[in-house]
Amino acid sequence: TTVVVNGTASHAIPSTLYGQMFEDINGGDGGLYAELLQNRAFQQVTPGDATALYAWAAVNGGNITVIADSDPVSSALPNSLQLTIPSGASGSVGFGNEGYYGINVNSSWTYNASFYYRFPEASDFSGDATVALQSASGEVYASAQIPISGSQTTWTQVYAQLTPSTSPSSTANNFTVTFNSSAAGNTINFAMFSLFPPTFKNRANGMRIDVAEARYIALLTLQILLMRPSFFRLPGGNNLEGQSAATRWIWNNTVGALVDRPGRVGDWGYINTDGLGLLEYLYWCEDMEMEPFMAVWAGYSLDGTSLPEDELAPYIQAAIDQINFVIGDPSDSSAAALRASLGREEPFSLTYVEVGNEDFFASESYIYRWRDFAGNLTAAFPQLKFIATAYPFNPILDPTPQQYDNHVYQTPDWFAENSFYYDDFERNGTYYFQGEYAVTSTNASDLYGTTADGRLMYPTIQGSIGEAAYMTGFERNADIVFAASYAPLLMNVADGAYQWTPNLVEFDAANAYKSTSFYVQQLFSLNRGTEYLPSTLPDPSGTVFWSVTSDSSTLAIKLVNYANTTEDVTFQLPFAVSSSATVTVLTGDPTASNTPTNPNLVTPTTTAVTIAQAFNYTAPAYSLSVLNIELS
Ligand SMILES: [NH3+][C@H]1C[C@H](O)[C@@H](O)[C@@H]1CO
Repeated sequence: TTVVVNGTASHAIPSTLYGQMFEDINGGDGGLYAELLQNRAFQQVTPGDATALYAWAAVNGGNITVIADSDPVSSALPNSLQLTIPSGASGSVGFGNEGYYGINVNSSWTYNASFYYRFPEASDFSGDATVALQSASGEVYASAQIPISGSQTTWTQVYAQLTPSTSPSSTANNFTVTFNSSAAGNTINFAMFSLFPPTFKNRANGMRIDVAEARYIALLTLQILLMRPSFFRLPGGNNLEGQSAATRWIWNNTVGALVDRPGRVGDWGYINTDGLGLLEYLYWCEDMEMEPFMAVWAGYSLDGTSLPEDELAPYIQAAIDQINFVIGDPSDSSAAALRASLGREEPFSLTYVEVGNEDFFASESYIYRWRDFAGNLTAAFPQLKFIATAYPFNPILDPTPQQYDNHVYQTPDWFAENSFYYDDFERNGTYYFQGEYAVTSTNASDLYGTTADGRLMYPTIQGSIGEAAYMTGFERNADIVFAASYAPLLMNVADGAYQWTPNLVEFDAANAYKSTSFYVQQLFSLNRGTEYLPSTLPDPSGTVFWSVTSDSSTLAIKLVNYANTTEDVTFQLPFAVSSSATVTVLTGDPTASNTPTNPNLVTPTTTAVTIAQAFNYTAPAYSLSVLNIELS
């Protein structure tokens, strides 16, 4: 294969080309969101139902139940945990929380614990609650005393800090609240527990982060940061839509004090705390230097219901308020004034707003839903760009969408065979966001089936190299492809903790794991360049694909070999180059995956390579090679 590279750029590489899609699937609560206690506020559960206490358990005979409190801690949180310490109790009696499939106890972290309590009946009790981090077998790693008074019959919030004495390797740990025998016979109501480790940039109610010391596994945020994503799509994906209009994602239920957030039954089979809410997302984007690609609910829910046109007005207003919460002026928008009241006077940056999600499932109603949402939102915010989520030009929409969000989940071969997917798109002023894409299965007739039927549990080299082939098409067509993101982003690998595979970054309570597809995303994102240099076109039905981009000082050649044999490529560059270059290669057995038990089975390797204006390079089988060439 000979690749002649043209010295004149054909188009810019948009700064937004590579980013991340996020929704609470497999890993918002208990993952990116740093809260360590699962079911911390008994949101959306049925009092008295055995499942209402999920993730909680009695300690030494504490008698616990979830009640509909006669005097709830807030209107958003009607349920409380009621503890009765049996008379005659001895030892430490109370309850504990198992976390999200474990709690990482780390001796270099200070944990912030808090809860609300009240005595439903005044009592003369005065003593301490002991909060602790302890192993499943009762080894106490950290504990603190919180004074509790039986005269406290109204809700009060109490706090404690926990600094573990050691860092056990096991995450099978619990957060416990116990009382000694002096509390025997008392009944106490509790609400809105919270236990936070240090967070990214120390944001209150923030994101999970590893600690600076190298000795700790980089956790989710650093994994995500290592890709330097330029945008973050939120809050979904399916999780925006609700199984019904009533259970859709409602922006204003996700902002304000945690005690005022009701949570919701998410679209992935579990309750969302909504502690990771719109303001947390916006701070996260700002801290990570990402643009939010924010979605607004557009009248369609996953039970297949589209609201009739004459019922859309309140939801269009809600979308206007949601956008004003992000960019509005506090002096003329109550939603923006709410933002200011929460400590953020100045607006956030926002350019793209997506209207719904995968509305190709409801194309007919999208004709009027898009017309009314995009029509009104464009009038209210002419500076914003609105993304349509039906198939491009099918149906015809008015106003004409300037952006569409395409999604594709397919086999490795499909991705390798479709790298020219965007080459034939009309250049008619329409721009495309490949908002979701991933190899999900090796079985073209069962893309979303079981692993026994071809579904991938984790990305594989074959799948990731197929994705890389497809991604060379994003760069060749970056004059109309402005953004692309693999989906989904995160997966808690604990049994029962995930709803979708494969995912880009896997994690458990103490570690994060980079998949082979993460490395492909990272290599493209970190070497995206600022302009595209045309070159000999690959054979669309071949197995070798490439993309050449440059920025002011370097040339980046991404070379993908999807074949199971090496490929010799001759490059003819348009200008003299210094002889020193590096090549970073990701390659391995096509079925190889990085897994929690073998997290670094396949990692990129970078080596020096001697080149000249014309040079040969042999691409390994199933490989992505990124050559970085200094322009002399
Ligand atoms: N079915 C996918 C499409 C939807 O938008 C996402 O929520 C799902 C997982 O990425």
